[in-house]
Amino acid sequence: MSVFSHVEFDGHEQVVYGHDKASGLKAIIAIHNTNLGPALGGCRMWPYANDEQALRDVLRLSRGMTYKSALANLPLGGGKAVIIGDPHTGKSEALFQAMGDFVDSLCGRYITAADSGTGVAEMQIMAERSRHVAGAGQREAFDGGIRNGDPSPSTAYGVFIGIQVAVKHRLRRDDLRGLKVAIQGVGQVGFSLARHLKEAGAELWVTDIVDANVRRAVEQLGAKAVSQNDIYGLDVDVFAPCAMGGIINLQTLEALRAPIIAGAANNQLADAQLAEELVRNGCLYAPDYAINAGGIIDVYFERSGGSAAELKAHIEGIGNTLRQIFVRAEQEGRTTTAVADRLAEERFGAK
Ligand SMILES: NC(=O)C1=CN([C@@H]2O[C@H](COP(=O)(O)OP(=O)(O)OC[C@H]3O[C@@H](n4cnc5c(N)ncnc54)[C@H](O)[C@@H]3O)[C@@H](O)[C@H]2O)C=CC1
Ligand SMILES: O=C(O)CCC(=O)C(=O)O
Repeated sequence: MSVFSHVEFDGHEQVVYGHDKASGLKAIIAIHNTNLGPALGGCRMWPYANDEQALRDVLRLSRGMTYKSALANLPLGGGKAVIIGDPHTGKSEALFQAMGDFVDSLCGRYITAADSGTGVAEMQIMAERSRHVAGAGQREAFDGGIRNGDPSPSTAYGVFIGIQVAVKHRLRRDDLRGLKVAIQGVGQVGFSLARHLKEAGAELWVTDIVDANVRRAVEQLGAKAVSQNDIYGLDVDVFAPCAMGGIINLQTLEALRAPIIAGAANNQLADAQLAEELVRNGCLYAPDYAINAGGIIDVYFERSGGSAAELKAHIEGIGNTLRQIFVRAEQEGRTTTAVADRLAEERFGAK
């Protein structure tokens, strides 16, 4: 398995493999670009079928973080970590201690945080071994009070703001009452997004591979449960992918009917060219790395200081960025991803 000639390599600065025999840790940290600052990005735990899948995922995720932080106007570079393992059965204190040591070995060039399969509990273990861990402490909440360091409510709030902007742009509607939204994955971010949408009067359809997560959305928010396959073909206004990447592909494109795709999942397009297909289908796509920046903004504020009100305002800036992307894409006849890439590259100085 080659790294330098890997199709997703994209000039990464550093790719490091970590192994700890005692705990069974097998992990990869990828640092894409540090032009704007240290690489910051979450640590995903997933039962990858093989090392190649893990490498591909971490390279794509880490590149995405460079673009995300640049678009969100943060002085951060892009990086990400993956742990090869099942988050439901494979977690142990020793595993995350070893992961903390692995993160620490990079001396702050990479700062880690939560992602799919990890959360505050794992960040707390890693933070005992390294100071380059975010999301392990307590914070002032937007609506008063104290909350833990979980960035997913901020990610969900940013996606909610982004959906409002997309609805205004594509459907010319100012409010979300009666808006039909299909959410794929009602975990940390998806459930929190569902709550915002419900409060705004939207009607929800949800799916998840974990039945308990579906039940929670049905029981607490009155969402309608659908099967994993049926989520794509629903006659809804917005499809919100909040699970894993690569879910917009040639097969799902055939089924998708929503005029808007706007959700939290990283790397939603299996292939960059699919952005053109979405335009041909009349679908407005909110680039994932633009709309899901709430988490990285949250983590940045945790490390740099700043009030909950300032954090909220910065997250709301995602709305302006998306508006600019949508308008430019329409005026220039380009895809939203082409416009977003260009904007980000101007900021981080891609060659
Ligand atoms: N947590 C955060 O603050 C941020 C998360 N993201 C991205 O958003 C996505 C969701 O993140 P989290 O909510 O933190 O993860 P999570 O693991 O809490 O939630 C993901 C949910 O999707 C479900 N799922 C997985 N595969 C599925 C499938 N094929 N069909 C339906 N459901 C499926 C899982 O069972 C889980 O409930 C990930 O792609 C993550 O990288 C992006 C930015 C920040
Ligand atoms: O949400 C986080 O924990 C940090 C940011 C990140 O990893 C992401 O946006 O994918």
